[in-house]
Amino acid sequence: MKIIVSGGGTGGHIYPALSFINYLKTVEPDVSVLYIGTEKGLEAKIVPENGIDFKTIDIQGFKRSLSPENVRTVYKFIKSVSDAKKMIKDFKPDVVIGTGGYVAGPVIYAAAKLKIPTIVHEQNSIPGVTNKFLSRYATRVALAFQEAGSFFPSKKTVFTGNPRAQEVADLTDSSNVLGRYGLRTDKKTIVIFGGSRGALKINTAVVEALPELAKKNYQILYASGEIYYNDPEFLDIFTAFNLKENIKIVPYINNMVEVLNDANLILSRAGATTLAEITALGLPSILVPSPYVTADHQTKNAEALENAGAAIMIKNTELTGKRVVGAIDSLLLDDVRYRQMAESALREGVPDASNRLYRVLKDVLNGR
Ligand SMILES: CC(=O)N[C@H]1[C@@H](OP(=O)(O)OP(=O)(O)OC[C@H]2O[C@@H](n3ccc(=O)[nH]c3=O)[C@H](O)[C@@H]2O)O[C@H](CO)[C@@H](O)[C@@H]1O
Repeated sequence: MKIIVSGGGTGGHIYPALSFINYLKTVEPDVSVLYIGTEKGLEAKIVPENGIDFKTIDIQGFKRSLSPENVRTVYKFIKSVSDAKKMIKDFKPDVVIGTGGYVAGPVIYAAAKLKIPTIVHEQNSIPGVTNKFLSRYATRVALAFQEAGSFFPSKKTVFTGNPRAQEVADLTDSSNVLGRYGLRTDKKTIVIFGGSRGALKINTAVVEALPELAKKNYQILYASGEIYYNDPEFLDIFTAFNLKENIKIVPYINNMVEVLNDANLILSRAGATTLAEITALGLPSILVPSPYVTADHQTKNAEALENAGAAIMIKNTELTGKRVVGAIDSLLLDDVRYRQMAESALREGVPDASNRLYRVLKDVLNGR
């Protein structure tokens, strides 16, 4: 089997693609994969690191306001459709899968025009512009939230969940990952991060909370995001607190699948892929939705978990160091509440998402 995968910009679009590729390699050992991304997206780093063939096209997102940049974007779209067509004709895939982010636009569009079956995977409860546009051309639209179905042609949608959920749920050995970070295995661990790129508001609040957190009987693994780690506002503070026994601060957590398997609680943004991971594991969470995303979709993502009793949501504007410490304590010091939240989280998870997406792929290949 030969497949082309395209998706990117942020980790939330890339990791589901990688998880599905890893899964495919186990069920279709002779599969060959080409990944198409952009040079600027996080995929240019992550995909080659995972040993997957990687090619780029040059494309940018449309500005929502009337802007002369959009003329350039139209030109780039036309050029990148033509580049993607060449790559597709050379590689001859059986199917092309898009996991969102604007890079997937020209690739799926080009494949559809060449009459190659296509699947679009939508991670969010409110779809991004690219996937909405592509749903007219795609053979199937795979959903991670049922709610997203209303934005797409109903005959094309199928609920699969997010493949990253299955990857974290299927892990059997986390290889003492906390020990490798210099943390202990016999203490409760809170993992803190602000999505795949970090979040200034979370960093500011956590920095305010660090003096209190350093006194606690639990431990913290905290990823600030690559762009914030060396910021003069933070670096000295991070260096000083890294000397504390129960605190470890890094720019980015590369082995999140293992880390989540050994975590007790998460504090993070409410990106869809993160939520798929923590629900697959039944991990309670404190969610601070980013207000800077299309149609405020992270708030909808977080509300879905909060309403299910699976998470505590804190509004971005209300996040302070005190709230961080208070929310962590309220869960870790109350066993009954913690267990109930863990059970509720697990009920929301889709730990067989890759199996489901694979069935969709087979159907599409068989013309069903
Ligand atoms: C600002 C923005 O546009 N955010 C969107 C983006 O988020 P973004 O890429 O930040 O968010 P997600 O939460 O969906 O995914 C983050 C991924 O990065 C991983 N991770 C994170 C930090 C780290 O140190 N190491 C690491 O591996 C997480 O485990 C997860 O797999 O795509 C998501 C779609 O899927 C959307 O729901 C988000 O709204």
